[in-house]
Amino acid sequence: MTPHNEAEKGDYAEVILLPGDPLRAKWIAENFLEGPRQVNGVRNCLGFTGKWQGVPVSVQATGMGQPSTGIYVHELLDVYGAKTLIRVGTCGGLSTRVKVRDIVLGAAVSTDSAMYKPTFAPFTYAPFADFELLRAADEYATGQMLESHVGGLLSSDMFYGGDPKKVFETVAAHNVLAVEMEAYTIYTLAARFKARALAICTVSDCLVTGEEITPEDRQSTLDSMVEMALTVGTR
Ligand SMILES: O=P(O)(O)O[C@H]1O[C@H](CO)[C@@H](O)[C@H]1O
Ligand SMILES: O=c1cc[nH]c(=O)[nH]1
Repeated sequence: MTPHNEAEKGDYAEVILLPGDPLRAKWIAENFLEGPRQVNGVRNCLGFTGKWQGVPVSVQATGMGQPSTGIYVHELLDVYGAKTLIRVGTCGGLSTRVKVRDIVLGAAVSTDSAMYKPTFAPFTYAPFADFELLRAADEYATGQMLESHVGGLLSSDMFYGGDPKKVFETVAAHNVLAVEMEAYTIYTLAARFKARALAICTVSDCLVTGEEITPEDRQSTLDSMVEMALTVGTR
């Protein structure tokens, strides 16, 4: 047990999917896992463990943003023995070549957060995805004919922060394809604990064109992302 997690040691699988939204964690557990059981309900930041194609898999919500994510992910790695972490999130597209419903595989992550600045000072740390997971996800996307892009993500602390076209202009001009709020911390902590991590994010809205995903599309597109995460995480 931890201050934020009521699970006992052994309650989590080594492979853990990480959505921000607790209800997405529940939806994944109920719709994709065999025999899911809830292992965490503290603060309603839900966690579940079950099996996917016979392999134990957990799903744990992180909440929104890096401070919240840092708490759950640190404890999963330090206390519960997580070895493979796959974020299954939504993101905002920063490039016209990234359309809503597409998937972005975060090869590396930039941030505006100061959370890890003291840790790495005087350097700026550039966290990156586990290469085997990234390659497997890219191959899976090709095999399934999914619209998917490998590139940079931005983990921003700011959801509301002015005109996105202006705010994100410079990072977008440096191959950052999409903005979300958690991947930087997940990759950094995975590196610290010698675990594997990948962020798979579905583009829910395009910050350049203003296009947004429809509720009908949301379901089928999130399905593809979750199946990709389960396939690459368990092989
Ligand atoms: O869909 P999730 O995984 O929550 O991810 C995105 O959505 C939230 C913002 O609406 C942030 O957590 C952001 O990273
Ligand atoms: O625009 C968006 C969409 C999803 N998540 C974000 O952080 N920003």
